[in-house]
Parts: sequence; structure tokens; C-alpha cells
Amino acid sequence: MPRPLKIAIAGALGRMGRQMAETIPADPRLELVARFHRPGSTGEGLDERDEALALADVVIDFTTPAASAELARACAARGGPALVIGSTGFDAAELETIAKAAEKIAVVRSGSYSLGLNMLTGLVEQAARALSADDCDIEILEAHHRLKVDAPSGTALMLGEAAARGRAVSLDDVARRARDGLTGPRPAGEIGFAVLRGGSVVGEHSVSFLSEGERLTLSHAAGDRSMFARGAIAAALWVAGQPPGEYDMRDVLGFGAQ
Ligand SMILES: NC(=O)C1=CN([C@@H]2O[C@H](COP(=O)(O)OP(=O)(O)OC[C@H]3O[C@@H](n4cnc5c(N)ncnc54)[C@H](OP(=O)(O)O)[C@@H]3O)[C@@H](O)[C@H]2O)C=CC1
Ligand SMILES: O=C(O)C1=N[C@H](C(=O)O)C[C@H](O)C1
Repeated sequence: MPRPLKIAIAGALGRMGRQMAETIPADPRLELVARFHRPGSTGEGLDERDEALALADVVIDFTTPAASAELARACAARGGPALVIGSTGFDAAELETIAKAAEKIAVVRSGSYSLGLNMLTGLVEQAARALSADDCDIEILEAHHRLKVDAPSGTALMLGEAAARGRAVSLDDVARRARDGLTGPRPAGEIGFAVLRGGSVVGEHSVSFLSEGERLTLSHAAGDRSMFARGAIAAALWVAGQPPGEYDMRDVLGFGAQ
């Protein structure tokens, strides 16, 4: 039997950090070797970041875009460990930092570690390919708890990317990320986003394909955070054996080009 994979958790005191600390010890393939939070955060069994990086094969990180980019830089500078990034809301510079780090270490980054949601991206791509932009409008709706700080969610953007792939266009060229005021009629080909925030909603996403007289809606609802943790664990087990590069859950799940 191979030795357990050594995991460190970044953002240990956050909602997902605490969920990871609950889920990892129940998996015999893993050993939780360290948990760290912000630099200088102590107590509650926390480790210093650099000590944690020295102990781990893989770091699982659900923090903030800035913290994830800095962590990727630090992991790359020391030649490891590999990284599983769950944070969302990155800007272009942060994505560039992660891409640079991925020249030195293996990184999985996904807006959603849910298996069902990643399956949904394949269905969305397929539907978008089949339903022409001339007479079918794509709208993405997401709902999350009141404490979420980024919008649209990373998952909504993943679904938008899937729809854009299906239509062979760039999401940046067709995304309508908000509407307010006198917006005019909806241009054909747009992929629209709408956002709801409130209460304790873990995460709900739907993609609607609207044409004259009918609407097809594909949707996913997260019941709790444990399935994100299980997906991140699958990514950690997979990424440990990979050469440097930036990967996503389609690589982990073997979905390949859809
Ligand atoms: N990909 C996926 O499947 C999922 C992604 N997410 C994403 O993961 C991220 C975290 O979500 P969630 O756990 O709900 O959010 P939380 O705010 O509960 O947790 C994030 C934690 O990161 C901490 N943090 C901030 N800066 C640093 C740093 N430099 N080093 C270490 N820790 C730091 C924060 O500390 P402090 O509290 O002190 O600010 C906070 O506790 C979000 O971007 C969210 O969208 C969430 C669920 C699933
Ligand atoms: O912040 C959250 O909570 C979540 N964030 C991710 C996202 O932005 O899509 C994943 C999940 O929906 C929960």
C-alpha cells in the first residue's frame, strides 16, 4: 500500500478550510500534515506557512485571489508542493502569476470541485453547440450565501466558458455581466449573467437556453460543502503525479475535450 499523500490546508479558518479539515482525516489515502492561515495567525493548531509547505506533497487552497496567487508564487519558488486552488474572483494579473508558477509546479484550479457541476459544463457545451445564437439566448443565473464576496461566481464563469466553447466564441467577447437602466433589446449571441445573494445558500447555478416559445434550463444545486471537499481531494490525489502545468477538473476527471 502506498504511503498516504501529505496534505496542507491553506485558509484553515475559512468555511472551506474547516470543511477540508473535517473531510481529509476520514480518507485513508491522505495525511493532514499542516493547516495554515494568514501570515502570523497562530493558535487553533495552526502552522506557519513555510513550515507547512516543507511538509506537504499538495496544498489545498480555498482563500482569496490575492492569497492564492501569492501561495502559487511561493510554492513555485521552492519547487513544490503541488497546488489545488479553489479560490474564485481572480483578476488578469493574479491569473498570470498562477500561470507563471505552473511552469514550475503542477496546479489544478477550478471554480467548482463538484463532480455534478463539472458534468453540467459538458451538457451546457453540448446544448450551446446545438442551439444557434441566431434564435436562442443563453442566460446564467447563480445564487450564493450573503457572505460571498465575488460575482459572478467562479462556477457561473465556468458555465459561461462552456457555453462559449460550444458556440466557438470567446466569453470575453459575448459576456453581459450585469444589466441596469435603459439597456436596449438583447443582442443576439450575448451570454448573460444574473446574481442573487442572501442567507446561507451554498451554491445554485442554472443555464437557460431561451428561444421563441420555449426554454430549456440545466441546473445544479449544492446541498453542502462536503462535495467540494471530496472533489478537491480527488484533484489532490491526481495532481501529485503530474508534471508542471495548469490543469482543471476536466483533466482530473478525464473528461478531456468535450
Ligand atoms: N472551487 C470550489 O469548488 C469552491 C470555491 N470556493 C471559493 O473559495 C474561496 C474561499 O471560500 P470560503 O471558504 O467560503 O471563504 P472564507 O472567507 O470563509 O475563507 C477564506 C479564508 O481565507 C483566509 N485568508 C485570507 N487571506 C489569506 C492568506 N493570505 N493566507 C491564508 N488565508 C487567508 C481568510 O481569512 P480571514 O477570515 O482572516 O479574512 C478566510 O478565513 C472563495 O473564493 C470561494 O468562492 C468556495 C467553495 C467551493
Ligand atoms: O463562495 C462560495 O461559497 C462558492 N464559490 C464557488 C464559486 O464562486 O462558484 C463555488 C461554490 O459555488 C461556492
